[in-house]
Amino acid sequence: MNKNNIILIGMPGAGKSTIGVVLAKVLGYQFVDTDLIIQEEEGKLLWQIIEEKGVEEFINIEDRINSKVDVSKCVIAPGGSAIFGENAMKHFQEIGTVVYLDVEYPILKKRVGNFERRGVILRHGNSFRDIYEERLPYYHKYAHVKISENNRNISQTVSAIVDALDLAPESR
Ligand SMILES: Nc1ncnc2c1ncn2[C@@H]1O[C@H](COP(=O)(O)OP(=O)(O)OP(=O)(O)O)[C@@H](O)[C@H]1O
Ligand SMILES: O=C(O)C1=C[C@@H](O)[C@@H](O)[C@H](O)C1
Ligand SMILES: [Mg+2]
Repeated sequence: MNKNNIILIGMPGAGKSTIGVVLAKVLGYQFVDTDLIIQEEEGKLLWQIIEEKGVEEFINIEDRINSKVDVSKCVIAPGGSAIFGENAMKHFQEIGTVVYLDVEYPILKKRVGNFERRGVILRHGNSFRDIYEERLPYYHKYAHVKISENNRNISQTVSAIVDALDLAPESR
């Protein structure tokens, strides 16, 4: 089993996709955004799948697709809701280092804007604040490494991940 992947987890808007592709380029890795695999396999956009099938079925689909990701030397950016998939998170922990991108709530809220149209899964009419609080314990539970993004721009966050994982060119 390959353990050389990097899996970024965190809230919607934390920057998993944005940071992920830059990190992959810096490391010479491949990059996979599993939201795009879900859309391709289902033949629909994320928000359409959520609207048509509902939150619980979306979580099942996401869990199934994430559990099948079979790559090496790859930065993987799953959706923010991936942490609700127990099989997928176990798989991610087995194939690499799981990195939590920690961003404080006010910054996230500003970045995400209208989260209803972003396709964020909402249970029981929850607010964005509710989902932040609900998810935090999961991000902490599954992360091997936690990186605070506060006061860091994209390239500083990428450098912080490279340093934390000891992935600088001379140590590879
Ligand atoms: N320091 C920063 N690091 C990362 N992203 C930033 C930063 N500052 C601003 N942004 C912006 O925040 C947004 C992050 O969105 P992105 O789609 O990468 O999040 P995500 O974690 O992949 O969300 P999702 O769970 O919905 O897939 C982008 O618009 C990005 O340009
Ligand atoms: O955090 C979420 O609830 C989601 C984030 C997106 O990346 C998608 O995975 C999906 O739209 C759900
Ligand atoms: Mg993303």
